[in-house]
Amino acid sequence: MSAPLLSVRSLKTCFPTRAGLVTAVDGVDLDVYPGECLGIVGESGSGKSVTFASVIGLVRSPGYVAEGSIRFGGVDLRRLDSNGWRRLRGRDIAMTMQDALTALNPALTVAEQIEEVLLAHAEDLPKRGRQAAVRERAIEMLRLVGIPAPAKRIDDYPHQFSGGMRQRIMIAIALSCRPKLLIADEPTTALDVTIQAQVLDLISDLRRELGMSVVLITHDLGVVAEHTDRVAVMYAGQVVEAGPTRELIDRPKHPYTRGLIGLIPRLSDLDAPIRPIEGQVPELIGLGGICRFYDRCEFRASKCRTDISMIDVGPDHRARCIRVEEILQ
Ligand SMILES: Nc1ncnc2c1ncn2[C@@H]1O[C@H](COP(=O)(O)OP(=O)(O)OP(=O)(O)O)[C@@H](O)[C@H]1O
Repeated sequence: MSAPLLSVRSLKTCFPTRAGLVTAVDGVDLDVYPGECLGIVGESGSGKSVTFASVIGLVRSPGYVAEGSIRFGGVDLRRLDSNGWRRLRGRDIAMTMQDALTALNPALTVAEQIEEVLLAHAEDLPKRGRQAAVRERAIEMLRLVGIPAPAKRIDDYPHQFSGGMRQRIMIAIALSCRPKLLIADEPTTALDVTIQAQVLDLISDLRRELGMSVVLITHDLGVVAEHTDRVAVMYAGQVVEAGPTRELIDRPKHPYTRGLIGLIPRLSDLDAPIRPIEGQVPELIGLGGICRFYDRCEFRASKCRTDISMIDVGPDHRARCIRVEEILQ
């Protein structure tokens, strides 16, 4: 395998709160390779968004990255100053947010929003005729993401588009500088099922066309199964299982992943009841000394009352469970 484009090691991100120090991300290791799609899956509150806010230097204050290394194309992102971030964000790494309506600026037209990104990284465009070239490229981006009549619609405001179209516009903005890595945070949660499939197919097509890497953050393992090459399952601020998507779905090792897979509706058996995993993600304060899934795990045993590390469970496949061998028998 080639060298990873993004490499995260031992990442720890905290938020001081009145109730105590919340460790939202605790010892996360991740690699994203050139051209691949990595899925990040887990319930709400498992730390998916905070992990990638940490990667792109956008953890909301008073939150902070406490430990770990984040390397992108050989650059140590934790050492970047604000100029470095400005150059990197948008041009090399772009992120789309969960809710397109709040992420887009309601007071600016779509043209103004795409052009703003293009102009911020316009070194490769000639000074003469730059404005026209930027507009041309903005229209081309809207066409690429499937907005009908882009030359006409580009001067409309976000609220004049449907939810699915707004997601496409956000993707167009994110991709307008041809980033090497697109981080798509729940790109389809607010959309109905048909539009969901269209937006996900669009991201997959553009990944192939532009040769970029994609991180697809979702709570839906069905989406992961269909659109990713590898997957990391997160639980309570940690990665609990990671591996090639097919292998992980066919042979899930961690009890949490097995529970999540039980939540994918089987196409052949749509009437079968979905059995949710009982219990809730623990509060992320003062955890340690016990497996984080302990309270919800049907396989818990006294030896699980300790900090658990990731162990090798198959080819390129790791899980954070010391009972794997016994459970699978
Ligand atoms: N500003 C904050 N202050 C305190 N705690 C926070 C803050 N932001 C996030 N957290 C903590 O981090 C945890 C993880 O949040 P995160 O948004 O990364 O989860 P997620 O897996 O992306 O969930 P979702 O699918 O709902 O977006 C939250 O449950 C919360 O405990």
